[in-house]
Amino acid sequence: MAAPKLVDGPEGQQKVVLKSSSGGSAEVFLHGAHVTSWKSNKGEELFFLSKKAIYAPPKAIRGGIPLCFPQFGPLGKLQQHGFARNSEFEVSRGSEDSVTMSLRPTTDLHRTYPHEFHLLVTVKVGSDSLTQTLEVKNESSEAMPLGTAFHTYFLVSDVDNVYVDVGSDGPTYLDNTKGRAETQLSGSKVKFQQEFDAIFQGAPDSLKLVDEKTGRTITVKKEGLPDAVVWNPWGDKQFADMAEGEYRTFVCVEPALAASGPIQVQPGETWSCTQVLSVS
Ligand SMILES: O=P(O)(O)OC[C@H]1O[C@@H](O)[C@H](O)[C@@H](O)[C@@H]1O
Repeated sequence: MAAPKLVDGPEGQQKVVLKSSSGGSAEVFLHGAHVTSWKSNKGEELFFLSKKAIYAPPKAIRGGIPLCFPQFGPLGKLQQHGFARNSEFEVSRGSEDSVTMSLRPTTDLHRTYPHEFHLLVTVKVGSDSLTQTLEVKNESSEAMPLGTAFHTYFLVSDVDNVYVDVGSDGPTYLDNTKGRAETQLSGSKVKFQQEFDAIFQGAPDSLKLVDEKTGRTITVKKEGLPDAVVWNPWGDKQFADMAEGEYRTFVCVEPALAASGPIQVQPGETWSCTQVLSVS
């Protein structure tokens, strides 16, 4: 397979542009193996990307799919959402429609996460679909703690017009706005009228984001990930990398190993998970 071509993005960062034979496309930065764009067969952008996004540490690029690894949120000793989203990956292999990026620990990472590992992240754009797989091998002789999430920011017409169907009736969730207090959802739909930041532990493997204005439905399927996080901050002034009013134009639906983690990946073991996004 031909190696994917790297093109220049903002702030000296390089990205790979993927194209599917059916007209869809995606862009993936080496910085964080971060997907910043996914377009449907018709060429419509499906991901939010902030006008004020910063393409350098200490935060991830605001939008697309930041990869939380090897920690979800503050659930561990590392920086919020782990270090992968602020690390430089290398291209390991790829083709027209898919790329695999690789990360190994640096001396700097060892200071806070003293484990030998090899992380591979594969992104493939298909016909109105995007598949992302994470595989990590523990190459050290001790167990390695792991939490993770595909922190996807979906572009919506307006947050008032959308709901997330979490796939079960009246599930409980951990409310991150209330110190992870257990709360029950009324029905199966999350609607947004204020800040919503919830971990659905043991969530069904298929969730839907429905935009009633555009008629667009995004289906999020997860494999190997027990939890799902749904987030809208209901404000943007608290974020240096979000422009005014932008919070109304996205909702995050995040397949995750969050409250069900961290798990321990055993020496020599390879652990993997996948999300498959499709649009109709
Ligand atoms: O600003 P960050 O570090 O990218 O995090 C964004 C959000 O990520 C979500 O996954 C968390 O549930 C939120 O609590 C958090 O605010």
